[in-house]
Amino acid sequence: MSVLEALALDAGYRSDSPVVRGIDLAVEPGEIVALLGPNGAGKTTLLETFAGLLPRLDGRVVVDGVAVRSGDPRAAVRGGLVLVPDDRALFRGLSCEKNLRLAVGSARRSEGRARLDQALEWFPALAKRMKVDAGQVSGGEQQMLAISRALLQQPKALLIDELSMGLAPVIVESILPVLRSVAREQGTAMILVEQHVRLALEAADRAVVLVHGSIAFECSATELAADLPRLERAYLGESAAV
Ligand SMILES: Nc1ncnc2c1ncn2[C@@H]1O[C@H](COP(=O)(O)OP(=O)(O)OP(=O)(O)O)[C@@H](O)[C@H]1O
Repeated sequence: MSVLEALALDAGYRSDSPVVRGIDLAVEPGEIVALLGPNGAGKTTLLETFAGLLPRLDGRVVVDGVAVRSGDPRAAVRGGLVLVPDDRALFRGLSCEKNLRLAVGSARRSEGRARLDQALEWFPALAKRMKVDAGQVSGGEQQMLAISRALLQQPKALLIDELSMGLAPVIVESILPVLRSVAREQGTAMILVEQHVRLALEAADRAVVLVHGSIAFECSATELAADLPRLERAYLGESAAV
């Protein structure tokens, strides 16, 4: 059974003119999908609709066999769907440690400690930053914190918008293997929206290309990585850092 499914999904900001139309997409356990496409194609709109931040205009979203209520972000999280938005949504003014603790929620103290340790195993660079305000750490550390917060919620499906925005490729390359191993070990389904197509395809199993709000093209990440110029010419225009 797919972890995350969209069925005939229309999304956007006005019911008379959807930004995204007729999306049918299924992400399997442990699968990473790179969602690619030019600026304005509707990638963020689609992720925000999955996460309930935008009400659906039509269609269904199903997580682990259970339909997710439209426009209800708490229901989406309860259902196991967690979004890391492009602004990373950290609690600035609180330490990195407090940010992580809030993600662990009401877990018992010993279990909470173990889960915090897990975050530091994923991202050892955070260890010396735990007492520092989340707003004061580097962009890479903020992204590590945001992803740790999301993973500590033990999502069934994880959506990450603009993973590499503002980050050096070397930082992104330290984050992607963590996502790969969590997907493999925990069966988490993931969708990555990523401008750096090459990096995205290294981490992903499958690529889905969104153009003008519809899925234009879909294939294995390896197949697409072998033919990037075609992808660039056909779909991405000049904005993508292929
Ligand atoms: N709050 C909003 N209200 C109305 N229209 C919006 C809003 N946010 C985005 N749009 C429009 O929806 C369309 C899709 O935007 P979206 O941000 O989803 O694309 P994207 O593929 O994520 O692009 P980018 O790579 O630039 O982030 C664009 O035409 C955009 O102008």
